[in-house]
Amino acid sequence: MINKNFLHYFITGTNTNIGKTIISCALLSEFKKRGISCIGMKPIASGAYLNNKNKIWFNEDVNLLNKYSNSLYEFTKLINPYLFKYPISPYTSSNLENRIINTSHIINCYNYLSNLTDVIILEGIGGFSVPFHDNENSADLAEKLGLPIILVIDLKIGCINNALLSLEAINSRGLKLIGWVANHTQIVDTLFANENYIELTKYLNVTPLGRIPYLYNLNINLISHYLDFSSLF
Ligand SMILES: Nc1ncnc2c1ncn2[C@@H]1O[C@H](COP(=O)(O)OP(=O)(O)OP(=O)(O)O)[C@@H](O)[C@H]1O
Ligand SMILES: C[C@H](N)[C@H](N)CCCCCC(=O)O
Ligand SMILES: [Mg+2]
Repeated sequence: MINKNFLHYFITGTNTNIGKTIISCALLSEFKKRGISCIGMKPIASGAYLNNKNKIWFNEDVNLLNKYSNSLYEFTKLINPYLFKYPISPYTSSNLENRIINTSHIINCYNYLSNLTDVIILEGIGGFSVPFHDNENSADLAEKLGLPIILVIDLKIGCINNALLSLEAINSRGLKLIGWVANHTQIVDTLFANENYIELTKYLNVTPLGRIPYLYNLNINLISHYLDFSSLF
């Protein structure tokens, strides 16, 4: 396991599509504001779109992370070593392209980037444990990286089970959950969301970094307003 004592974090979530990228961007913009060099890394992204102007395939998460980093676009191949066309599981998307996700390659990219910046915010794919192929999954990658984990939770019904199973998996890998964020990705209010938040705070037993309401006009500055990252610095 790589031992990193500095400001590198692995952002995971209780599921896909629950706010990992926007929260990673808010974290990056906080570091940037403080004059600390930072890079957002998305080692595996599924869902690629062709830019009609430059004819380059891109992924929205990678572009957003780049936008809020001090990252240099020439490092995109290191920031995002694996980009797959279809917005589906990495197992199937890599199979469809006859490619194999190699976590050693990801670690090499991460190590290279570590020499260029103080901060790396590394966004996982989907939830904590997503297969890459028969021998490895995203939890294996997290374990190899050995970074402190931030868990994003969409505060909807069912999230308590998802969060506690994620915590169990994180702990079983010898990793440390150092913070979590409660998000609301749906317009409709979850019944007793406050109670869920309190229950999660109790059972996760780790600092909540904030609670983001559903935002009609979502922007990263606004998200930062609901987050307090001071425990991370
Ligand atoms: N609090 C919020 N209010 C409104 N929309 C939100 C909120 N949080 C997230 N979203 C929207 O939900 C979608 C998913 O967010 P995001 O892309 O950050 O999720 P993710 O966990 O990174 O997804 P993936 O697993 O695909 O990487 C985005 O369109 C985002 O703008
Ligand atoms: C397409 C999506 N937004 C992500 N890029 C991939 C999520 C993979 C989830 C796999 C799963 O747990 O079912
Ligand atoms: Mg994302």
